[in-house]
Amino acid sequence: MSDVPLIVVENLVVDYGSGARRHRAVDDVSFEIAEGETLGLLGESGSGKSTIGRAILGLVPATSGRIFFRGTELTALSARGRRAFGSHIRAVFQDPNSTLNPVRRIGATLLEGIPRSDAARTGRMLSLLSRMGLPAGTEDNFPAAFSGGQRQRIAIARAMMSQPSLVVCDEPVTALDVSVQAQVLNLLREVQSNTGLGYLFIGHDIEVVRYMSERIAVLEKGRLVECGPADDVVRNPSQPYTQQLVAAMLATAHPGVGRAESLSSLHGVG
Ligand SMILES: Nc1ncnc2c1ncn2[C@@H]1O[C@H](COP(=O)(O)OP(=O)(O)OP(=O)(O)O)[C@@H](O)[C@H]1O
Repeated sequence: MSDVPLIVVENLVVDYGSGARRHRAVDDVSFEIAEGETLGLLGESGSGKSTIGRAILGLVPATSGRIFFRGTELTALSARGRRAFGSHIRAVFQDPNSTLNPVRRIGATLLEGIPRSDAARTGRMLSLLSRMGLPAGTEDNFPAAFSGGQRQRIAIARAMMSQPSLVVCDEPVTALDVSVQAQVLNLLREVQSNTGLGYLFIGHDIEVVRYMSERIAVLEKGRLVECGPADDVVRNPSQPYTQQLVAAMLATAHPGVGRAESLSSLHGVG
């Protein structure tokens, strides 16, 4: 395996607005993600997690700092040059409806942007839908025919269609019933073990982020205050802010017995 990291984020700063209305959402953040690794991003609401994900996806510009994908500086590319990397870096967002067009059949949505010259695309689509546990014929239906959990699995299949190397998962199970959260998380893990892709896994639920991540980075008001192996960050946080955050998150981490039980039974989290 190459020594070049999959993603390097170097001194990233992202401001929204300008002049007196300027607001610094991400302040001098640096981290790396290795090939096949999952880095979890934890932090309170408004700490800048989604903005980091959006900067990696090229959806918001970096005010300063650099982002590299396998050694290529994405932040130095034109919009056109950047688009060429779009198939390598994909996203799964909290709300699958943001990526599924309600008046488009699932099959057409999944094939969108995949070149016709890719002879395997239809086979890949059918195999992904089946791997996501969706019924035969899903591709001929519209999003309204499916439950929230099924729609999120379709959104994951869509993200995987271009065989990306990195997927930014921004709160991918937050909107789902606790009973289907573990199923969706396990599908994400299964795809990773089959393909070797890396994840930036954004979340505010500490159990979910720990379940998914090898390392966890903690953000406080746009600044990265701690980054280390997931169990160390959760069990022995070295920074006072992380200690407080983890204690507060653990105190509210069991919203539903079903989800907590299913996560721990699947992975031995305890
Ligand atoms: N489009 C925008 N314009 C202006 N400010 C924004 C915009 N998007 C986010 N912000 C602000 O930037 C800061 C970081 O927001 P961001 O959504 O990245 O945080 P987050 O940690 O992902 O929060 P949450 O967990 O609530 O999604 C917040 O103060 C937010 O209000």
